[in-house]
Amino acid sequence: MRMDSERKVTAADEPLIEFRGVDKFFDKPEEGRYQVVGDLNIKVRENEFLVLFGPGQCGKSTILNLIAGFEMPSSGHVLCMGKDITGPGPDRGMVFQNTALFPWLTVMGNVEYGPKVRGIKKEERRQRAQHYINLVGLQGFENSFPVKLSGGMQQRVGIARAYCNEPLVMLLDEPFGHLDAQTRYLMQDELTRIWQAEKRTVIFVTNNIEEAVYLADRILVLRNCPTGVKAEYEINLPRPRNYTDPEFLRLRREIDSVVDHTL
Ligand SMILES: Nc1ncnc2c1ncn2[C@@H]1O[C@H](COP(=O)(O)OP(=O)(O)OP(=O)(O)O)[C@@H](O)[C@H]1O
Repeated sequence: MRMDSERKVTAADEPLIEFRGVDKFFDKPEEGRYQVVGDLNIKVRENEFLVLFGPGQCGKSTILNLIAGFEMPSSGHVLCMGKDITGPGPDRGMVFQNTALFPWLTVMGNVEYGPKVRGIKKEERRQRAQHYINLVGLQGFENSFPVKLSGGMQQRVGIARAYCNEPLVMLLDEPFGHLDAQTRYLMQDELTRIWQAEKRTVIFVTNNIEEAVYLADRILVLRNCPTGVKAEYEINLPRPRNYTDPEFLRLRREIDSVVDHTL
């Protein structure tokens, strides 16, 4: 079982995930062929916390879906450790806004689901699932069903479930978008704590600028459809971060000034 706090699977300058000249078109009934991603080039470093920030409908989820292997590029390459991504796999874990938990399974059942379908023996997968349930702070709720849990607790289950597959990269698609403001702040702190305790490569999508600056090692500001990288910011503020810190506010203003606010 691999539960080391910081793994390294790539060579020093090798990106874990790379987009090389990626275009993505969809066919829409009324608009016909429609370009969502245009000549996208991104390199994601192993164990970094990368935030994709951009206006609504700019193509953020499409980028995650290309990494997850739910969508294929129309042209160009999406690579994981130098190899083309050809479909979904347990090396890429997804956490959704609507949690997408299995309502008929308990917390333990949800978290151990991935290792179970991959045939990992009960004792080992239980031990692994318990580790991640503890990591996200849900010990004592192993036998609860999702419907009995608050929104924030359901997101903790989603994070533990993704971690339990021990993926190379965690893809989080506006995971806190449905939470009330207070729970959202709490979950931002919790995600930072979890990520610091067990470093993973995280690609986190949000359209909330404060959330982006609060969480990220690096922010890619995306432009409107067809999307591409408009600007890039390394966020070197120490953690835990403070929303009212002058440098935080300066970065927030600066990033806001480059965002496409119109569709
Ligand atoms: N499978 C699909 N078929 C056709 N069009 C699609 C498909 N997936 C996404 N789109 C379109 O691509 C565009 C970008 O959608 P996407 O969900 O990637 O944006 P987003 O930035 O994640 O949006 P939001 O911030 O609202 O979640 C939208 O116009 C959407 O309707």
